[in-house]
Amino acid sequence: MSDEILRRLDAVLAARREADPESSYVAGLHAGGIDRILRKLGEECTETVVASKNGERDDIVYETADLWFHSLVMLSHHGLDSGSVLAELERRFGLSGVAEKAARNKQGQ
Ligand SMILES: N=c1c2ncn([C@@H]3O[C@H](COP(=O)(O)OP(=O)(O)OP(=O)(O)O)[C@@H](O)[C@H]3O)c2ncn1[C@@H]1O[C@H](COP(=O)(O)O)[C@@H](O)[C@H]1O
Repeated sequence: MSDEILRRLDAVLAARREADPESSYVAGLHAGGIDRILRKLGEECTETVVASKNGERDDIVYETADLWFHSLVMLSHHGLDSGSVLAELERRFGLSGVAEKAARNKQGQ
């Protein structure tokens, strides 16, 4: 997934916090509060685990997309977005030294 789609989804999800719950699935989740969002996130987590156990590749991808999507809704509810998580992953990647090694390899050092 490119981070462009994450940024676009972040913007839509933020706008849905103020939207009419009748007209939007995401607005309905926000209207139900954090408990509704977390219940859905838990369901998606379980569905992803089941898909992984079954090993059907299309199902694994589909359920993981649902899981990521509902994680983004949860972040949005707290006024956060994918950028915060990507920055944390980038920080860890930098800490591991993998990024530096990859850059050195690319330069042929
Ligand atoms: N990417 C998604 C997306 N992924 C999953 N879902 C919804 O997440 C739910 C997944 O729940 P389940 O797998 O349990 O299926 P379900 O039984 O139909 O769901 P429930 O009725 O039990 O909630 C389904 O209702 C899906 O439609 C999504 N709903 C919306 N988006 C995007 O979010 C944006 C805003 O959506 P709206 O708020 O609907 O305008 C749009 O750009 C959409 O493309």
